[in-house]
Amino acid sequence: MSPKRAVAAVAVDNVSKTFRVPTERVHTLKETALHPFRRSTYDEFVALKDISFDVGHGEFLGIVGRNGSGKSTLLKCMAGIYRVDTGGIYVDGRLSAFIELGVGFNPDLPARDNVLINGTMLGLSPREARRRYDSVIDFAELREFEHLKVKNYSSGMLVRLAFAVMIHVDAEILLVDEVLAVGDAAFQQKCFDEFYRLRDENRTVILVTHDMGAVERFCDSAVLFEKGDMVSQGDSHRIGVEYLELNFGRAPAIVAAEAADGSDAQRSGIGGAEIVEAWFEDQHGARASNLELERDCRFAARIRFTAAVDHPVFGVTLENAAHDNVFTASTQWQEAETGHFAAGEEAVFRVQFTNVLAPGRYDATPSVSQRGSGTAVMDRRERFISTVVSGTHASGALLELPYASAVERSAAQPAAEVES
Ligand SMILES: Nc1ncnc2c1ncn2[C@@H]1O[C@H](COP(=O)(O)OP(=O)(O)OP(=O)(O)O)[C@@H](O)[C@H]1O
Repeated sequence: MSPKRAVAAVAVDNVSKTFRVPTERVHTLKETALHPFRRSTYDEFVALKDISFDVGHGEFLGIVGRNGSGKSTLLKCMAGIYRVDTGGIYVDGRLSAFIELGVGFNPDLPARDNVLINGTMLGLSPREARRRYDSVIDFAELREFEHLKVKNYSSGMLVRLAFAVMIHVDAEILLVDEVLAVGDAAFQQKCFDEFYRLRDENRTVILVTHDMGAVERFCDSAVLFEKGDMVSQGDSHRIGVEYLELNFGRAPAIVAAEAADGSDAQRSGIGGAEIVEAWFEDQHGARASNLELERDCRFAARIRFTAAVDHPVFGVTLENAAHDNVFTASTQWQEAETGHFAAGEEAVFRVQFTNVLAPGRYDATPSVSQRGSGTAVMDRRERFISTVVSGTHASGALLELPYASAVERSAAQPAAEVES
């Protein structure tokens, strides 16, 4: 083992993995007898392409990427479930994995037997495994189901049991695949508490998740996978932002161009003005396809008048992916006197705001109306352009408002003074 290998907890060295997926199979004895020389044919699918990176001792690494990008395959290679085709994976320390629901459990045995078997397989002595059993079953909150065969467990119960075993075997390196995706909110909070503990104890953790909030909160660094390639590596915040951009697409500008052709956007209005184009600007005033959370930004639209109009009303509405109206701005409430525009003249309407929108995709619907009437819309372009808000501390709320919190210790009331 080279000195480099000795310092890393896990070293992934030029790893490639290809799956052979059968296209035609000989299933029965009869088919074999009828076609003795027919060969099975396969398609090859490259799930991991020449991947290399190191995970240091005590590092908390996030592995992120879209569905099917190769994350779980890599974790299974690390855990020794899959053999790599080329390259090697070097592990320095005792490893415990939470990888796939039910893997490692015997479905016909109750929780108790499974916990004891798994505990010993993961390096505990039988005595130590028995000693820790109560703690495992209590952590999993499955005491009343301890005698039930695990094949009758729900997926959430299986996750709780597997996670509880994993964190009770004192492994130095933990591989955790999507534990946050299953399980209720209370269990998620328990996982978070454990992640904090593991981080404080300087354990090496490799976490596969789609939750960028968790990546930013726990991971020292992260790697981004796309179609079997490791496309980026580095600071967890930056990788989280890159993942969101990859996920939601980086092409809202293209959406706008298509809409401007009249191909996509729904349009309504009585005429007299046309919304020609719209875009978003970042805090420096440059056109931007993605907006960063908590920064100042602007929505802008260029309008061409085809008739003379006095004090037109400009407005825009932003909708999130669930079509909730999260923000509406209008000159009607801000500056009623927008001026006189002759036919052929153009105007640019801008709305500046601090971006407190939760990370995700937003569609903008701009409109221009005649003054004094809520209904005389001259042009309105439904979901004309979209933008992606990137930022990783997603609380799950619609908005990420800046806030301050405080906790004050209040003096305890002496018992004698409490009136009954
Ligand atoms: N045993 C297998 N046989 C054939 N193909 C497989 C096998 N396991 C994985 N694959 C394929 O390899 C690719 C990567 O799968 P993998 O499960 O590693 O993705 P992932 O990044 O973990 O995705 P997700 O986020 O959906 O969990 C997928 O296209 C998948 O279909």
